[in-house]
Amino acid sequence: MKQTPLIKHLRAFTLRGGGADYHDQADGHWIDDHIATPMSKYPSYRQSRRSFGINVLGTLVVEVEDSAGNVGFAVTTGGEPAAFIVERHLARFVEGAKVSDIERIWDQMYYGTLFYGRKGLVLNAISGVDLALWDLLGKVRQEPVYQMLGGAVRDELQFYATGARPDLARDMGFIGGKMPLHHGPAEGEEGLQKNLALLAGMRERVGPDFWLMVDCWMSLDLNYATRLAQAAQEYGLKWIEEALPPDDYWGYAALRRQLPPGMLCTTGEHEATRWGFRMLLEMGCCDIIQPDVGWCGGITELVKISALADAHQALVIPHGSSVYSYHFVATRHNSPFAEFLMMAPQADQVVPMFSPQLLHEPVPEHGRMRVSRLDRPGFGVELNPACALHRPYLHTPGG
Ligand SMILES: C[C@H](O)[C@H](O)CC(=O)C(=O)O
Ligand SMILES: [Mg+2]
Repeated sequence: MKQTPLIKHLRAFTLRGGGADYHDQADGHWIDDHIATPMSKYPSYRQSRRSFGINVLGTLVVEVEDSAGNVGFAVTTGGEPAAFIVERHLARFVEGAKVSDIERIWDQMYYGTLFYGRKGLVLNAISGVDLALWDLLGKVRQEPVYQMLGGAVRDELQFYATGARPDLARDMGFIGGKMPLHHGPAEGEEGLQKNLALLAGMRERVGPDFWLMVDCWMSLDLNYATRLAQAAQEYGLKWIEEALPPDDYWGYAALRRQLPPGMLCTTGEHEATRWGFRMLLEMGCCDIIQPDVGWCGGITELVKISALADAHQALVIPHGSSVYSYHFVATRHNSPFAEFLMMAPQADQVVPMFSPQLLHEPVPEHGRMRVSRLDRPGFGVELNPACALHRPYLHTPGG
């Protein structure tokens, strides 16, 4: 049997300007235009999410190199603090291991950081390393990640679009459109009526049959979310997303019970690991879970989360995350469609989700993508050499 190479180096870099940290955009982008957040109760943080620091981290780039000179990489959110965790802590579990030792490395990264980790930034860093390892293994074996996960269960992926213009998304061939909620509870009855008017106007523009969803980005309380959902039933809202803060499992369970018939409750993009998703699933918090593969623990963990969801009859529709999601979605019956985040500033054209950081990043055409577009080793993308990488922390290999 051919010998599996050993991992020689793990490196962590940071990058600014869009890409994996897709909130790190310039002025005038729809994604930063008065979107409701848990910080909207403070008037000075209401207009722009960048004002409270949504883009403070930037992108983390993780690179792994093996003894034969193969290099795998991945991008996620996490920037400089995640780079510190990767270089100064996680590297010890990776360097010297076999390229195929992904399960053991994951276990050591998770349990080795348990005293300060479990969720959030540490899981972003672990996810970045995990994705880079799958990319490296794919390059060593000359196989796409979706093949290493067991192969595709469908020939084509279909997408809904997230952005300010579901009406344009419909014209571009997407199966649905998810728009951001603009006004939170602190904007009172007037804000609620404005939210409903925006949904009514968009339903008018997209027609009766197109899926229309709203993303609340953790901004509501149970009472407001229930009132919004009940009033929005008239506009055929398919789902209400991330209505409450992620720790309010009890609120999600109550909200789901109070939703109008047929409307789905979705959440999970800020949840992590099989244990976090177990809470959502066992407490009956939602119909669809939306793990972000760059934040929930990587592909290794997403496969476990997905099996758990399957046993609870819940769909897994990963949050954003471009190719890292596509390779997973292709392989699972309980992931029948995928999200595409519209990163054009006016959400009026399809541009690669992690642009400008990746080369060869496939995008949907007419809301669809042949799985054969993923037929390149690993995740099938390369780092754009035009992006200026910064390596803030070095470690001694093996140290
Ligand atoms: C639009 C949302 O506020 C957020 O920026 C993206 C998101 O939550 C999603 O794509 O889902
Ligand atoms: Mg969301």
